[in-house]
Amino acid sequence: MQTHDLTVKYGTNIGVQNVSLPIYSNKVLALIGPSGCGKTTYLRALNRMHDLTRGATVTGKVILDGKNIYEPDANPVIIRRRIGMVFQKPTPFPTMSIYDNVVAGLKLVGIRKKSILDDVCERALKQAALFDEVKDRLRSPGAGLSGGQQQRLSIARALAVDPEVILMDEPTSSLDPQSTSRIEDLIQELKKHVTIVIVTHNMQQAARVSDQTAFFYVGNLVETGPTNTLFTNPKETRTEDYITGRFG
Ligand SMILES: Nc1ncnc2c1ncn2[C@@H]1O[C@H](COP(=O)(O)OP(=O)(O)OP(=O)(O)O)[C@@H](O)[C@H]1O
Repeated sequence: MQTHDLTVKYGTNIGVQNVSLPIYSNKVLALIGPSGCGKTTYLRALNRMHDLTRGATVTGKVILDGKNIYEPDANPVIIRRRIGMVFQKPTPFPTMSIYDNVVAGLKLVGIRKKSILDDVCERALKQAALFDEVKDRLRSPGAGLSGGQQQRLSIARALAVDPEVILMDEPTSSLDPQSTSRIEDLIQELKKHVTIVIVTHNMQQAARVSDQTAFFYVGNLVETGPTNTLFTNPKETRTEDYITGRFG
């Protein structure tokens, strides 16, 4: 995946501008930077979530497998299956069972065969490292799980439709340290199968989980590179000032 000159505006206000960034397959890319710098705005542009934001306009390209996802003939529903999203707060449908939460995306596209849904549910829950904890209560409501389990359920739901990329917007910000650590371990496991882009406020987390890091500042991509290099030998003064805690 790759973005070229990606600009997102809210009315006349710029969210991010002219961001050209490679997103390598089966790697984790962390987006870091101070509050309001455009991390979430950039992330949401990667699967056309701004289509749903009033007043937002996107220009530039997001190339997935050689095709721009903003081409007029591209189908946003299919794009969001290929590029899934996990939000800051766990988002299970509260009255739905754990099972129905996982297979919701499949049912939406008309898959009803029980044997298929059963298989996908088990596979996705296993991939999200949740299966053993919930296998005896798949018919109980998703809302009955702990916060950390709910976030893994949200990840299982994203995985059920077999995406190529998963976008994660501060996926551990509402979780305790132990649940955070489980999600971080899970990210390492998941990148064998999917590409991950994660927004995080936590620089230690970026250093722990990501292969590549991109540093944003007031709507601009300042610097990107291998995480180790960016944290130990940044090219730009603003990057160095941010990662050493001088601002932000
Ligand atoms: N729906 C919206 N309408 C108008 N302006 C918005 C909207 N969403 C974001 N913005 C503006 O776009 C800019 C970038 O915001 P964004 O949320 O992407 O930053 P961020 O780096 O993710 O911040 P944070 O770390 O606080 O979540 C900010 O100036 C913000 O006020």
